[in-house]
Amino acid sequence: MTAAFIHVHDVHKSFDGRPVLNGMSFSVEEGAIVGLLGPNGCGKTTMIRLLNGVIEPNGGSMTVAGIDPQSNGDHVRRISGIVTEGAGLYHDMSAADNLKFFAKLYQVKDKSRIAELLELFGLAEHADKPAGTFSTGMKKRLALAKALLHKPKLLFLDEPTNGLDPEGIRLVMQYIRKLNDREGTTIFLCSHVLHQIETVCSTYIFMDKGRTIAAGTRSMIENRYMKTIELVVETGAIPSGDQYAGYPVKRVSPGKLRFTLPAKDAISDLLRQLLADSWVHTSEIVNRDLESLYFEVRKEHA
Ligand SMILES: Nc1ncnc2c1ncn2[C@@H]1O[C@H](COP(=O)(O)OP(=O)(O)OP(=O)(O)O)[C@@H](O)[C@H]1O
Repeated sequence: MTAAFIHVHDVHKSFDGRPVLNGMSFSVEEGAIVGLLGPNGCGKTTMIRLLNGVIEPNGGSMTVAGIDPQSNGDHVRRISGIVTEGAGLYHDMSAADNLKFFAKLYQVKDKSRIAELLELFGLAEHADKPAGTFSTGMKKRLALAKALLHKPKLLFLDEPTNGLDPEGIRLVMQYIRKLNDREGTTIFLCSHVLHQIETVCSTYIFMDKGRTIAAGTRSMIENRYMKTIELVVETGAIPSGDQYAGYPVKRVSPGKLRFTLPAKDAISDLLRQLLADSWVHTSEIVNRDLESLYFEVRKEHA
């Protein structure tokens, strides 16, 4: 079993006496892509800033790669990269000069790294233009390049696709996957765009009101929270009432029925009975997307 790479135990944080984190606890394994999910203002960015050692908790303990970010924030920042809304770029400086400045700060020795990242994020031909003249998407890509200069073991991404066009979103998502696959980089990301992050995350932390309400791999959370299977079947069968073969059913559109099943095991049984009565063209589970899971978790902790 892999040791926890990020460990957070009973962390509290208040701003001006107002509690924001109320005993947050979770752990993340090395090499995971973890999504931190929760409504606006629940404390996601605050959690990232605490892990990055730029603010201090009022209580609890944290380690990142065995390092305490509170007492050793510089060390955490040397092994991690961060992309936040503000991006932290110098707007008067060109893209290349921004990267040169941060490369020096991070003591990056590899001279080709800047050109490589400018190329990778489609900024090579804009290298000499001031970052302040860039579009939101270009700034975001430059911020990513900056965060990756020193090949961090851990990458914090706060809303990494905000303001990006569809091509930019695809580029960033592909890059996240590639970075994790090839370099084993642990990626800790916050996003509200659930259909985007479910294509990359292996584990999730659901939080609300400054606390973890659920955490684990996708299948662990599904097994715990998804009480029913919603199955839409394209079929010629016509139910006589609101039950078919003992399962609740609704007509979605002509030739499409939606069944509520107690478990996946019931699918074969249902399909056998439908096929005995009529034809079946397709069947699809429609409540296993991250958005459905998100609302199930939140419903149970409301
Ligand atoms: N420096 C600060 N001073 C005072 N209050 C703060 C500070 N930073 C964050 N807060 C407050 O803490 C709460 C949590 O903010 P945070 O940015 O962590 O939430 P979030 O979950 O990231 O929200 P969002 O989804 O909108 O990005 C908010 O009410 C915010 O106003």
